[in-house]
Amino acid sequence: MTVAEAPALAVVGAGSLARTLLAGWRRSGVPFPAVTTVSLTAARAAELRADGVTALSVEEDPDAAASAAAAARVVVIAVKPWMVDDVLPAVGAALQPGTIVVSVLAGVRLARLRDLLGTVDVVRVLPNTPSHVNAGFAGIVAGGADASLVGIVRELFAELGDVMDVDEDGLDALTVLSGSGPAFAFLLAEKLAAAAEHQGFGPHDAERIARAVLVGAGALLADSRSSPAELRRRITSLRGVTHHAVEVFEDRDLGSIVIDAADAGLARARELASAPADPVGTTS
Ligand SMILES: NC(=O)C1=CN([C@@H]2O[C@H](COP(=O)(O)OP(=O)(O)OC[C@H]3O[C@@H](n4cnc5c(N)ncnc54)[C@H](O)[C@@H]3O)[C@@H](O)[C@H]2O)C=CC1
Ligand SMILES: O=C(O)[C@@H]1CCC=N1
Repeated sequence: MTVAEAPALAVVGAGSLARTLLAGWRRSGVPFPAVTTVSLTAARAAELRADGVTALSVEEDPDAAASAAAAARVVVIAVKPWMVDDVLPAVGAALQPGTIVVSVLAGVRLARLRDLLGTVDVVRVLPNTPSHVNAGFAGIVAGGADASLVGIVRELFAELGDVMDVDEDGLDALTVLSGSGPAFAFLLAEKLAAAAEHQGFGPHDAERIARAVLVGAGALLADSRSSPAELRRRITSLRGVTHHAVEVFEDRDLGSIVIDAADAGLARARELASAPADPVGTTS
């Protein structure tokens, strides 16, 4: 993306995902003319300033989100899904013509976003945390937003990894498949490390083994044209070690476990769409 094309950026809700996106864009050198973040607390804003962005906080300025939105051409909303009623109307009222809003919120549908913002120039994007190292995957729902503005958003997320156009049902599915998916891989790494400890390695070496396996398998998958099944077959000697180990996964039907997990995530994404409530009262 050239200097001329890069838009002034505002990110409202400077939590885990927002920081991931900013890190990925910084790594790929997107030359934003300005980046403004809005966090809830002054402490978080101070941390972000150390990263060289203009960091506002609601604690220091209750109108921070509106000020940031008014000065940007792309406004990324990255608060929790159940905060939209509090955050979006003020952002919408401040938008200038030619600005596009990007919601990365799980579940919350375009119709609701348009109502709260008062604009059709809003798209939904569902990124994931490997975007931090430009190895991300994002689904995008363009809806009825201006095509050239959508093009800018698509390019921005292409800087962070692969981008797939989907409809809203597809985006709900991607929320768990590619959004939560890295957590499944990290869970496997945790379990592999636990198995290594069980077999006698200390915690440090156990994590070293698990990390090397996941990173190595990912790198091989990235580099190879072979399917995951073929790459697995090449490790699985006839009546050998891998065969015996994989049989345990098959006997316990790992496939059904993963499908059940994906279905549970999808159900939660749909729940967030219809009744976005915070189930445990956490609004960090
Ligand atoms: N973490 C992930 O991997 C992914 C998250 N998402 C979506 O991204 C959104 C953010 O998720 P996380 O970053 O994980 O959550 P988070 O809790 O780390 O970040 C949300 C941030 O919003 C801030 N906030 C709350 N009210 C605010 C307000 N009025 N003004 C400004 N900031 C405010 C909070 O202080 C918090 O730092 C969620 O809607 C989630 O569905 C989507 C894809 C992946
Ligand atoms: O757990 C969540 O709700 C968000 C959406 C996908 C990944 N993190």
